[in-house]
Amino acid sequence: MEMGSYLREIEGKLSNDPFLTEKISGGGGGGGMRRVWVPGPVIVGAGPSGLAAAACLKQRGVPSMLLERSNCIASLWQLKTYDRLRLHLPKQFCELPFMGFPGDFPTYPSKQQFVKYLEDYAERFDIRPRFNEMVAEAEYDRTLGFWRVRSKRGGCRGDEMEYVCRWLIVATGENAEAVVPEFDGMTEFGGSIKHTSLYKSGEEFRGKKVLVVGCGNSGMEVCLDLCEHSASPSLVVRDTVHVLPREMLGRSTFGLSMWLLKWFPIRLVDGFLLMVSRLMLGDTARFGLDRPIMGPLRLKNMSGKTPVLDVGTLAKIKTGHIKIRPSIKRLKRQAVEFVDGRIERFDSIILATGYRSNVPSWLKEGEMFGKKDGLPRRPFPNGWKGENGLYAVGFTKRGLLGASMDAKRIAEDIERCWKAEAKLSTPTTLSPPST
Ligand SMILES: Cc1cc2nc3c(=O)[nH]c(=O)nc-3n(C[C@H](O)[C@H](O)[C@H](O)COP(=O)(O)OP(=O)(O)OC[C@H]3O[C@@H](n4cnc5c(N)ncnc54)[C@H](O)[C@@H]3O)c2cc1C
Ligand SMILES: NC(=O)C1=CN([C@@H]2O[C@H](COP(=O)(O)OP(=O)(O)OC[C@H]3O[C@@H](n4cnc5c(N)ncnc54)[C@H](OP(=O)(O)O)[C@@H]3O)[C@@H](O)[C@H]2O)C=CC1
Ligand SMILES: O=C(O)C(=O)Cc1c[nH]c2ccccc12
Repeated sequence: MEMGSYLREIEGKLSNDPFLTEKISGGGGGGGMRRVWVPGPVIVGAGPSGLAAAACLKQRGVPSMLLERSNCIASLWQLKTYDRLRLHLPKQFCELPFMGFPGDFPTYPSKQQFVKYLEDYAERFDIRPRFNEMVAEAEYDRTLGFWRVRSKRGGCRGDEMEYVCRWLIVATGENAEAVVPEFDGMTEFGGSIKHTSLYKSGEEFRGKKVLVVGCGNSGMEVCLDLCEHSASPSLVVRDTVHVLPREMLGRSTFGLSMWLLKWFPIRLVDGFLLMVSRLMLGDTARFGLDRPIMGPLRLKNMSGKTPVLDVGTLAKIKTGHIKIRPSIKRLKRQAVEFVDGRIERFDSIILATGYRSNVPSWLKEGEMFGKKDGLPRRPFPNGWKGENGLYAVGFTKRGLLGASMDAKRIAEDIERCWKAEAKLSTPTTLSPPST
């Protein structure tokens, strides 16, 4: 049969059996490959971005299929974050489309509350991801005009699936994999070394000397948590950093900034934020935290580097409970040598060195995503759409609010094609027999 008519037949069948499944290889005992024809988009990743995209599509009558490598929704939040985590931005800046946070949630919801919100969100829009499906490869088949998305199913050894769809939505996130740097002498070091994605609380570090590497929001808060569990943390700061209080003048720093940006140019708002921070926190350079030359909001816009929102760490740095150290030169059996020549004993090292996208490892595509950073090449707000029905949600470096914006745009765009195609296929699938 000619390929075009084969596909039309398949599409006709799909209107009756939404997920037409064929077994295309392998025997009875597992290790086979199944192919599923998906009528709507396939969404890779069931974090907040994937959920938001699925909900926006559903609201417009477009069904979708979510594939998630882990065994739950929002795996970053449920499995890879520390116990004391709360949203840093007030809840109204973190809601997904069509559903606000409950009124009885605090301004900065805890991680448990945020996860509960996401679970309620999935239930409200009847979003049921396929769990334990790790997408290992996705490629656009030019002759077919469809995306082929291959996933490996955890649990069932060697079981593989191939999803065939017109639209592919990448929702694997900016934080898909932990960044783990290499240091000379790393294998020699006798204590534990772990990334913040595995850190839960300071409990296991009671009385220990701990070196935290990296001073983003994670590293700063982990240091505070260690202090509160009677450990002695030191923090490696290799570069400049903006630290702002989470709140100023009785309002959230983030909310205040957004409001000021409506009226004033960004340089003026940055000047204001730095002035108030100076009054509230003092001169951070005196404690070893030099500020970048560019202001915090301009830096965030140009490079994506998020200012640290301080929740109490700076006070501990001032009192000397947290010590600031320069870059690591090498690790020794029970000690760390820094670039300034100091050698100091440590029991453990925590890598708060951030995350990266994993898109280049599975998406076979040359245009939309950068090969190195795995982020869309086109700058915000234009990174959400690629060629041949390829989309990206949640790669804006603008947190949950950015993800919601992407999700709405993508759903609007796909709905247009979906309706146009429904019209085209109406005569063959729905017209009554002519008499
Ligand atoms: C500690 C921390 C705190 C944060 N706090 C805030 C905040 O207060 N406010 C804010 O706006 N933003 C915050 N962020 C930013 C964060 O990016 C968002 O909160 C949000 O989690 C992003 O959602 P996402 O769906 O894009 O990515 P993720 O939440 O990372 O979800 C991506 C999903 O894709 C899955 N996946 C990845 N690769 C594959 C694959 N190959 N196949 C199948 N599935 C795959 C993952 O398992 C994961 O479940 C925070 C981030 C971190 C790390
Ligand atoms: N409550 C909340 O809302 C929280 C939000 N977050 C968010 O989660 C995301 C991830 O944050 P985070 O995990 O802190 O990661 P980040 O990428 O923000 O920070 C990583 C830090 O590690 C440093 N670093 C990387 N490699 C090395 C190295 N080899 N030696 C020394 N330092 C190194 C980086 O320095 P350099 O700048 O020099 O590269 C940077 O300061 C961010 O968007 C953040 O805002 C995180 C925690 C809490
Ligand atoms: O995703 C992040 O980096 C956040 O933690 C949320 C965030 C988005 N834009 C910001 C600007 C200033 C401080 C925090 C954020």
